Amino acid sequence: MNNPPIRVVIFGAGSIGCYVGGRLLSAGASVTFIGRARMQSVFRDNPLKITDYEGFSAEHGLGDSGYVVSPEPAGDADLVLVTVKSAATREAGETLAPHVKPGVPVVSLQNGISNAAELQQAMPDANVVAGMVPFNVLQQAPGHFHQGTEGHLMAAENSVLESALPWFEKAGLPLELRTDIESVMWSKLLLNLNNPVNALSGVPLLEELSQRDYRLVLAMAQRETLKLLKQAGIPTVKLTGLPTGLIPVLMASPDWIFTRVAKQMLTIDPVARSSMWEDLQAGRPTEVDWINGEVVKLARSLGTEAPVNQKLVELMHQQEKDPRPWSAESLLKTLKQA
Ligand SMILES: NC(=O)C1=CN([C@@H]2O[C@H](COP(=O)(O)OP(=O)(O)OC[C@H]3O[C@@H](n4cnc5c(N)ncnc54)[C@H](OP(=O)(O)O)[C@@H]3O)[C@@H](O)[C@H]2O)C=CC1
Ligand SMILES: CC(C)(CO)C(=O)C(=O)O
Repeated sequence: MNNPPIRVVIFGAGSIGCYVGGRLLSAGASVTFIGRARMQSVFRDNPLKITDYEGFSAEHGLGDSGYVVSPEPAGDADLVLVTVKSAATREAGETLAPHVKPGVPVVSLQNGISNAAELQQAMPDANVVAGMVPFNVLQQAPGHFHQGTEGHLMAAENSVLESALPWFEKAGLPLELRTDIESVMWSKLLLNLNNPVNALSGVPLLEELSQRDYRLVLAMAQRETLKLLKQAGIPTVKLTGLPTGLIPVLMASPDWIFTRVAKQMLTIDPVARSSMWEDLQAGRPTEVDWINGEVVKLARSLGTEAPVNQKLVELMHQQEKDPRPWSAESLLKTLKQA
C-alpha cells in the first residue's frame, strides 16, 4: 500500500478538504490541495494543523507547492475529492473536466442531494461518485481544522474507488461503500436540517441543542421531511445511534431525557458549529437552497408543500442580508406560524 503512495487531489480545499486531505497526508498519501489564493496565503504563514475530538493532532507544512490555485495537478491524480460548497459545484466540474484522467474517481464530499449529479453533468466523461461526510469540521484558527463530531465517511459503490479504501482506513477516516447512497444522502440531509437552526441561533451546536425550543424547530423540519420521503418511497438509513425516524422524537423530548440519551449517542465537542454558521460568519451565501430547499423541491414534485422548510429557507436568506441571532423562543413561534 505504501509504495507508491496514492496521489490525491482535493478540489476546493476549505474545512472538509483540508481536514480529509490532512488526514490522508498524515497516512503517507501524496496530497495536493487546490483552492483559492486566500487560503493558499494562510499556508504561507501557518502549517496545516489537523486535530480531532479524540485527541488526534498532526501538522504539515504545505507551502505554495502543496496548496495550489490552478487545476493542473488534477491531471496526475489517482483520486479527486471535491469539497467546494454547493454553489460552486458546476464551476468545479467545468474546471476539473479537461484535466482528470478517464476512470479516476471524482468523489463529491458535499452535503445536499444533487451535487454529484451536477458535477457529473459538468464533467460528463468523468467517474463521479456521490459521497457523504457525517462529521463536523471547523477552522479554529488560521490553518487549523478540527473534527468536532463523530461518524465515518460513505460513498456510492464504485469498483475503482476500492483500491483507495486502505488509505482512508490508515488515515483513521474509514470510507464505507454503499449501494443505497440516495438513502444515505437523504438521511444526512435530515441531520443537516439543523444547519439553519444552528446558524440562526448564533451559538455552538451543543449549546443550541441543549435548548428545547431550537430542538422543536428541528423536529418540525425533520417530521415534514420524513413524511415526504415516505410518500416518495425513499427509505432512510441509520447514521447515528438512533433509527432516523426516531430522531425527531428525541429532539422533541424534554431536556432531561434529551441530555441523557444524547450523551450516549452523540459526541459533539463544545466548539463545533454548523458549516452554515461558518458561511454566515464569512459573509458567504449559505447552502440552505441545497438542504431545506431540496425538501421544498421534493414536496413540489409530489404536488404538495413543505411550509416549515420553506420558512427556514426564507429566514436564512434574510439572515444572509442582515445577520442577527434568533432566540429559541422567537424562532419556534415564527415556525409554528408557517
Ligand atoms: N464544514 C463541515 O463541518 C461540513 C461540511 N460539509 C459539506 O462539505 C462541503 C464543503 O464544505 P466546507 O469544507 O465547510 O466548505 P468551505 O467553504 O470551507 O471550503 C470550500 C473551499 O472551496 C473553495 N472554492 C470554491 N470554489 C472554488 C474553485 N472554483 N476553485 C478552487 N477553490 C474553490 C472555497 O474558497 P472561497 O470560499 O474563497 O471561494 C473554499 O475555501 C459542503 O457541501 C458542506 O455542506 C459536510 C459535512 C460537514
Ligand atoms: C456535521 C454537520 C451535520 C454539523 O452541523 C454538517 O454536516 C455541517 O455542519 O454542514
